[in-house]
Amino acid sequence: MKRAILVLETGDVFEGISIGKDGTTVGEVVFNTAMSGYQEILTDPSYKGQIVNMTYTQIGNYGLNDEDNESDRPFVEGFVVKEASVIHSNFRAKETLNEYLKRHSIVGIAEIDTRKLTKLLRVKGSLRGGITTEDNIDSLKKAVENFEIVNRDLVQFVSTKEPYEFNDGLFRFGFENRKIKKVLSSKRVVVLDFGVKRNILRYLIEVGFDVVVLPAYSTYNDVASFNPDAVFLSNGPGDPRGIDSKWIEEYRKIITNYPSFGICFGHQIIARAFGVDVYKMKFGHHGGNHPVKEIESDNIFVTAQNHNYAADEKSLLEKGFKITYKNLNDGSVEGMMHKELPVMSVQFHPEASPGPHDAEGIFENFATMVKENC
Ligand SMILES: NC(=O)CC[C@H](N)C(=O)O
Repeated sequence: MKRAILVLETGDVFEGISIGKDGTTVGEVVFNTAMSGYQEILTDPSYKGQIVNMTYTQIGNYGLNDEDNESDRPFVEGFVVKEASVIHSNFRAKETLNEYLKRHSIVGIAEIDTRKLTKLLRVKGSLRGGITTEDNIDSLKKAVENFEIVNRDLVQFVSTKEPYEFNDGLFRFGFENRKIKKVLSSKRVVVLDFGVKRNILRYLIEVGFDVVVLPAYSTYNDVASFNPDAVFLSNGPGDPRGIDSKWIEEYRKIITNYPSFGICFGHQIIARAFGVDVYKMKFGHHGGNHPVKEIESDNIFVTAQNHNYAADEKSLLEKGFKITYKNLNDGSVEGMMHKELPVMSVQFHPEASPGPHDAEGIFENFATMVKENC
């Protein structure tokens, strides 16, 4: 077993064993509390730039398969677990966690006190950090110091280069009776791909959209040339404040001309497009157990989440939005809707993957909003 170390910008050092590729990696260290769904987490493009520390103590016990990918490959910058299961048992499994990480050149560390690391991140907030299998701890510390995620545009590394159509519905194994309402037919949604997760696209198909995915850096004219009935702004990595204001201006034009829906990064981009302040949270929300209240109905949804930034409540009220969802743990804004325009967004992930399906009806809400507005 090869030794690996994790170093934080605070100087804290954790010694464990290497999983995945030998070598060095740096990123922003965040913790995720989901008890399953590590494959969806690894392949969520929103994790570009981040090293993910899983709080659940055994990861890898059902292996990795061909169906549960949220994108073409893992995007995490590094992976931290307590125990990386050496065996797996699942009829769909194709490989072990270690084999998968190696095949995709992801550097990881196991057998560290992930609980201690999580407590540290809760007290100090998300921290920059690095993992290495080399002996040179000083050069790792330097690399960690030089790493920056704030105000950086990471979308450029994950967005599609070319437009494409998406046609798959939800994967229904175990959910054969699941009913998603097909609200629409023959309506086209253009997706601005900031790092989109596939399950979002699958839900858009289920509620009746034809789905066309465009690169993040698309102008109003690019979008208009596809003649859409609606626009969707996807999840994505990094700091939404890092996106150049010339693009924000284009998005503003797009959003004010088409019924629009944003999830997570997309929600933050809608906020920015209307001049709403976006701020960095202390350690964010990453997991599958975040309670959110729907203001209108008083219903509570347990939701999947993965974000470090949030829209400012006071600012969004001033810019013509109302709050539609709130986080019950910390009171942060979890969703908003424009008071005059058909523009809605949520900070959490109604598509789950991984996580509970409580909020999947929000895709139907979007489709209904589109139906009423075109
Ligand atoms: N999942 C996402 O879209 C994340 C959005 C943004 N990168 C954040 O961390 O807040």
